[in-house]
Amino acid sequence: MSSPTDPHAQVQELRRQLQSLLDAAKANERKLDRFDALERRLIAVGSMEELVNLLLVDCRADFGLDAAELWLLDPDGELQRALPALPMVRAPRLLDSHAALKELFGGVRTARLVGPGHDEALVAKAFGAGTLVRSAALLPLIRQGVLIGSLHFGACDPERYDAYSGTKFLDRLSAIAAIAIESMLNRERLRRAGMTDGLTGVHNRRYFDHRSLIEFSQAVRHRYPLACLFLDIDHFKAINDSHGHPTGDEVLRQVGGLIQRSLRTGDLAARYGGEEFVVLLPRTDLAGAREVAERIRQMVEEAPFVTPEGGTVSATLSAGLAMLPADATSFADLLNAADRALYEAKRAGRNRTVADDLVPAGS
Ligand SMILES: Nc1nc2c(ncn2[C@@H]2O[C@H](COP(=O)(O)OP(=O)(O)OP(=O)(O)O)[C@@H](O)[C@H]2O)c(=O)[nH]1
Repeated sequence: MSSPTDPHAQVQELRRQLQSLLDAAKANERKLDRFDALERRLIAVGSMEELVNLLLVDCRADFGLDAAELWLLDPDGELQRALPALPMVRAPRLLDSHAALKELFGGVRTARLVGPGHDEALVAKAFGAGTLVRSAALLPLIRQGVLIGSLHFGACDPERYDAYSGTKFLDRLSAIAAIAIESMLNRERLRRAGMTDGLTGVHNRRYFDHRSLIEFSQAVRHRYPLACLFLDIDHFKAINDSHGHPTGDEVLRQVGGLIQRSLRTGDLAARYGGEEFVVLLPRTDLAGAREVAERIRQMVEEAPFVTPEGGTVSATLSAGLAMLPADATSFADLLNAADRALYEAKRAGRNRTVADDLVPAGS
């Protein structure tokens, strides 16, 4: 048996301590490498869905987590409108107010490590009632001093995250995730602004020119009917002249909204020029297209358009309707036919729908 002063035993003990320090250093280095790799990927992501998948799916696998959640503040419903179109394996939870974030973080603006005991209610809030998560890191996502969301990493192991562990890596990760999210949102906003008419909120001419070519080639290839409507507000100059330009703008904005709300998913509405809108209706026959045009025309005729001063004005519009001709060689053939029909509607007295009389495809 060796005595406490046995030099051999002391060396053994020192070796053991050294080995355990080396192991800890190696584990830390691996952790640092994982965080470093994640940060690099966060900075390089190219789309919102890639970013969400990285935070919710890849992080979970890379860090051996049992759960990961992302909450994003979305008071204007901007993300709610944008996200369904994105191919995401898991979607973030969208919050319409700060209330839920306040419950998690109160006034704290750094990572919060929560485990069994008095934090159980917080874990249930962060991962949902009945969760198997027993300890978690709740990371506030902050941009320019404002809480914009939170990222939650959870483990079934109650000791994975404890209140005494350091949060330096996690704080750094949440700061970088917040920057990546904000820059992705800005990029999305810019992308949409480039496709949308600023006054009416419907698509702009540039986007229409691009999409119409796709719709045209799809309709030709798959041999389905494609209808086109030109909608032009009647005597719009007179509305501007008698009520002022701001009222004219407001009428345009509301007509844009009425048109948009009258369409199905897959239909396309755009502001074509000043007071002229164009609508494309794929897989719609002449009767269906006439019904849509008439519905919009009647809604405009009946609508009291609210002016910026709080009064109301009325307006009407004329609609020209055409079906993609069976022998069409370009999309311009369809546009020209709808434009001709619109001219006829104006000539015949306005506030009406006129269909171009060429023999349409698929009718
Ligand atoms: N307020 C407002 N007016 C616009 C805008 N763009 C175009 N306009 C005006 O729309 C008017 C269009 O007038 P016209 O092309 O003569 O047509 P109209 O008065 O609607 O007559 P018809 O189409 O023949 O029924 C012009 O006075 C333009 O200045 C806009 O963004 N806002």
